[in-house]
Amino acid sequence: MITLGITGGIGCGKTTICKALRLLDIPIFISDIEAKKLMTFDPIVKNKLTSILGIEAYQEDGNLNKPYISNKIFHNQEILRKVNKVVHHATKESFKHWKQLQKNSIIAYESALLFESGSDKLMDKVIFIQAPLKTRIERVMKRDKISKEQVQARINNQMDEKKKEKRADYIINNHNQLIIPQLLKLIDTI
Ligand SMILES: CC(C)(COP(=O)(O)OP(=O)(O)OC[C@H]1O[C@@H](n2cnc3c(N)ncnc32)[C@H](O)[C@@H]1O)[C@@H](O)C(=O)NCCC(=O)NCCS
Ligand SMILES: Nc1ncnc2c1ncn2[C@@H]1O[C@H](COP(=O)(O)OP(=O)(O)OP(=O)(O)O)[C@@H](O)[C@H]1O
Repeated sequence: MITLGITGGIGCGKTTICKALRLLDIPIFISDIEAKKLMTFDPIVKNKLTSILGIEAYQEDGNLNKPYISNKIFHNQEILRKVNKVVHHATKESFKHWKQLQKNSIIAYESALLFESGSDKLMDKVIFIQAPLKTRIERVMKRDKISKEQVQARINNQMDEKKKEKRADYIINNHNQLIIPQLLKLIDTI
């Protein structure tokens, strides 16, 4: 079994590429969805987060208070580091369990923070999704209805794009080339 790590900067098109991979019957673990599930429902993770972020991290109905958490973590490195430690560890453990249940010869793991979280060590090959910064910022502003400054605050907390690209095994262009032909070629190579 080959595990592909899918990563790239905010708004590069990871989710979009994963939709295409799914069409090609590749099972994908979306780390962000799993992280939110763990943050919302896992009592151990919830306890740890409440002690780091305060009870305001959760709404009255138990859902995550996303604006509050974003504001806390994207403006305080120490809090971000602590939250990352809890969430990334739990997410990686959950991935290992999910992987054991898979039967396909190729599986994938999508994460914006593949290198930052150390999850790249669990991958056989890493695919970097590439799109220019200006395009990515515009896409995220449109998708999430947030300001340029809010997108920039997230980018400021992520590893430099060029470093990620250098560490990747393959690059998918998601700004001026068709996705599916690139993915088919890549899978064929693998
Ligand atoms: C702050 C939260 C609540 C914002 O949720 P929301 O649904 O509004 O945004 P989303 O999760 O899609 O994040 C948008 C983008 O922000 C960036 N981002 C998210 N978390 C982080 C982080 N810990 N460090 C740097 N960038 C991050 C990523 O590029 C991500 O794709 C959420 O991102 C969160 O809980 N992050 C901390 C936990 C974490 O690291 N999750 C990432 C998955 S392993
Ligand atoms: N090739 C493309 N052409 C035009 N729009 C695109 C393309 N790829 C992605 N998009 C759009 O750009 C936005 C960001 O893409 P997507 O959500 O896939 O990125 P992401 O890398 O998963 O983002 P994040 O890091 O925030 O999780 C989405 O609204 C998506 O529909």
